Amino acid sequence: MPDNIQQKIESLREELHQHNYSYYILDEPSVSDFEFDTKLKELQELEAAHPEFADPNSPTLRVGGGITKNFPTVQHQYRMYSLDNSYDFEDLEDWEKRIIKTIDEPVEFVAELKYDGASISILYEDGKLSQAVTRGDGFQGDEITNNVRTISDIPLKLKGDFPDRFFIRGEIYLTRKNFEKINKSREEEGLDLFMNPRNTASGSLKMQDSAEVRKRGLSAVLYQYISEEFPADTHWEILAKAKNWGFRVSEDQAKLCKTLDEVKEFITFWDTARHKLPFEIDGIVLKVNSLKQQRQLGFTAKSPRWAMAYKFKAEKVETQLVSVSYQVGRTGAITPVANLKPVLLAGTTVKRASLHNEDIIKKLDLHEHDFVYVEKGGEIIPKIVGVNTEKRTLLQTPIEYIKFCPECGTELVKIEDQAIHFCPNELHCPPQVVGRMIHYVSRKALNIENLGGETIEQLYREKLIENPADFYTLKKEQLLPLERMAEKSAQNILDGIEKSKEIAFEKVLYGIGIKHVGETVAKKLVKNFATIDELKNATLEELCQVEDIGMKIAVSILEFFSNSENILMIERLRSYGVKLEKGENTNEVLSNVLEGKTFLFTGKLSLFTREQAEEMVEKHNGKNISAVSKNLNYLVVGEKAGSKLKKAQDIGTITILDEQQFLDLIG
Ligand SMILES: NC(=O)c1ccc[n+]([C@@H]2O[C@H](COP(=O)([O-])OP(=O)(O)OC[C@H]3O[C@@H](n4cnc5c(N)ncnc54)[C@H](O)[C@@H]3O)[C@@H](O)[C@H]2O)c1
Ligand SMILES: [Zn+2]
Repeated sequence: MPDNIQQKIESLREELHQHNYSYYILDEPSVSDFEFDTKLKELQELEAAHPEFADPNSPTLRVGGGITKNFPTVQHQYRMYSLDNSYDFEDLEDWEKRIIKTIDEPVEFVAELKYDGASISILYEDGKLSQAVTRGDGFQGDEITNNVRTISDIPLKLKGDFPDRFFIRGEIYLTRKNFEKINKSREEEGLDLFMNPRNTASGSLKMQDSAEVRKRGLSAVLYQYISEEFPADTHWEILAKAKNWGFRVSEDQAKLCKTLDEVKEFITFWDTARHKLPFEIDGIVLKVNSLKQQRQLGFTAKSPRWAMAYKFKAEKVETQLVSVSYQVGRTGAITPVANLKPVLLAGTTVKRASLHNEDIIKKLDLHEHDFVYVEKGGEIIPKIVGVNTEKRTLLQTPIEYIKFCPECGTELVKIEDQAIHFCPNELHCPPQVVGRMIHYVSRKALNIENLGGETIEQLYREKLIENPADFYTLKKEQLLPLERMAEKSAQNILDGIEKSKEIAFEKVLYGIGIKHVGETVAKKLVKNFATIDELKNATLEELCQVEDIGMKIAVSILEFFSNSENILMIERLRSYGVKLEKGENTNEVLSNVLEGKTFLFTGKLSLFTREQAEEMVEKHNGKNISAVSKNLNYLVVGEKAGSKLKKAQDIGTITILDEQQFLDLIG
């Protein structure tokens, strides 16, 4: 039934396009790599058997990535290919046979680690980094030079006898340690956690602010040289040269193999040793060493014939479910966790796995004491991917999701169109109480340094603090008996608390943790309500009149102020001298010259920082907006302005200024 086959092919293509989009553009994969590759292979086989349904846009023929609108698009001078995949030694033997058919002489292979990050192509001219571009769709990519410059593994200037002009390609990745660090600080700020280092690295590269990119702590390794001419005849020798020019190259953990058996040894070694690396790899890459042979072999539509990726399978083991426990997060969100009989998986002993939410438990049809399959895929936390129902007995009952908060006993609520349950007892549920205090001291709120989550938890356990106002009554004698607390650190904490009395009202407003009142909303509120009392007395209508404040936020503000415990906390904060009104200088309007005008800054600014620029706009009564549209009056451009500038020019009604012209405008 050819009709059905055509439908099957088309639906596979559609599905794979969708996965590519999630993976490369959103940096949030929707399925595991293995699942993706299996479907891709299925499509490949169907297409091979039915050439009549060929399509040049099929995911089997195209590199999956794309380009974004946030950076200038750059054409690759040399196309960036993907790699062919294999999952077992048999595939490798077939590959070698295909090579030998074309090449009638001994073939050497370079075996390298397959770094799990995002690929980059960097142009060096006269020994200087001149441009860096993502792989994109292989033909063109995003120009992210400024972001790449922040990565310390990538030299800005070369040494030795480097060629005048060449491209070097490599992988930008995140070490496990830095990935965990980022997630830890996101957790403290109450942000969603990132899934895995790969997608975080790739997402980081696409951030607009290079200073933020620098903070992510990305790493890089280079593995391919491309130019008109080559400084040596083999890949192996070129890597050694590149190392001398100052690059961090893949050679450091690579091996030159004379036979496929040596390749297999290398693979077997790294299949277990990889778990001890400080970063993640998802396989091994094999390359034919001789450049002459590489040229003879050439490329398929999507990948070089002279290279092959050997991908490690996500390890999967069977173990037994002991129980399900439920964790209450700092925002009140409930996460079910499976407690497992300890089992060795990917180099570590696994005792727990996340179950995410009730829907997942239902989908697995998980029963008490089931035997389950656990997998460690791209994500750091292992997950249950299936149940061995053959081992299930009639006595086992399905897991029943809890109805009450395990921390405080309050009945849980499930917000519509969200899969997650919440404990609504914000003010007295212990993890939420602690979460609120951690939020209060966080950098973007009251910024009380030296007072970390652990200390706050200890203080709470000792019943010394219960809400942010209690910080201001802490005494040194109360701090000193805490674990790991020395005289000096206690004093630092007290100094930090004292200093927080200087923090501007808008940050305090953000810090007291009114639901849905983030940093930006807090700023807007302070602009319209100069004191906390004005805000407290505002009506629903008055709140809704404020720009960007909708019903949801307004209601949440009213609810907050209708609670007497919150009012008491505010009165106490006031009595300790915390700023609850707009300061004189900070938001003072200097002039009205920009009144009614909207501004946006783009490119690398050199006369002032973006923050300072936006502050100047506000002080002269102008307004900052975040995107180029017809509503924009002025676009102020720094060095290397990209797509925003182009878009503004296309619109035609936007006045474009450089930094000095902007300063002239405000006098
Ligand atoms: N889960 C999903 O939804 C989803 C979607 C799309 C793609 N994917 C995954 O991505 C893979 C396809 O992605 P791809 O096209 O980037 O291929 P790939 O990641 O399998 O291999 C190509 C890439 O490997 C990288 N690489 C790392 N170390 C290297 C080295 N030493 N030498 C050369 N290259 C090295 C390069 O960036 C190169 O572009 C799929 O096989 C799949 O596993 C998953
Ligand atoms: Zn609770």
